[in-house]
Amino acid sequence: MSEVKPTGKRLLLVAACALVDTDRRVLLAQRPEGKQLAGLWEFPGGKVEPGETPEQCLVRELNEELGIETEIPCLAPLTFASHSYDDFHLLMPLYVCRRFRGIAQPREGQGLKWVRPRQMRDYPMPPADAPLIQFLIDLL
Ligand SMILES: Nc1nc2c([nH]c(=O)n2[C@H]2C[C@H](O)[C@@H](COP(=O)(O)OP(=O)(O)OP(=O)(O)O)O2)c(=O)[nH]1
Repeated sequence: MSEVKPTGKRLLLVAACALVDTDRRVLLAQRPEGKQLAGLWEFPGGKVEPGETPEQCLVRELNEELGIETEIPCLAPLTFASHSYDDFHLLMPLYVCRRFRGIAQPREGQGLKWVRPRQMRDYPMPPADAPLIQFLIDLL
């Protein structure tokens, strides 16, 4: 076996959530202009802050970004992304949430769209996300 060289990249932990509605559609959010990967459609979520668990991070982010309220037991782990960007390596657990309160609002000016998993490939997503789509197709 060949030797595996460390990349030297920092590992970034981001928690992401597939919010699923009663029609089995998943909420995608469009990254705003000015941010890295602007214009691409992503799962709501964000960086896990020091001292926070991924689940606590998601409960916080869903509320901050979308005005959605949920609880930790309503977050079911589905899969994860592990992807190297130029300046960091992303480790991103993806949770599924079907039990939440509120109507998703674009609190950070982001575009929002409820999308059937089979249509997700029509929405340009960050490269880390592409392998996650099939898990949602299989689940939903
Ligand atoms: N939330 C989310 N982030 C994703 C996805 N796919 C993907 O590569 N990412 C990347 C984009 C960012 O580099 C990072 C998420 O960071 P973030 O949303 O908290 O931070 P940001 O880049 O918006 O910057 P900041 O202003 O919050 O610091 O993970 C995804 O599906 N959802």
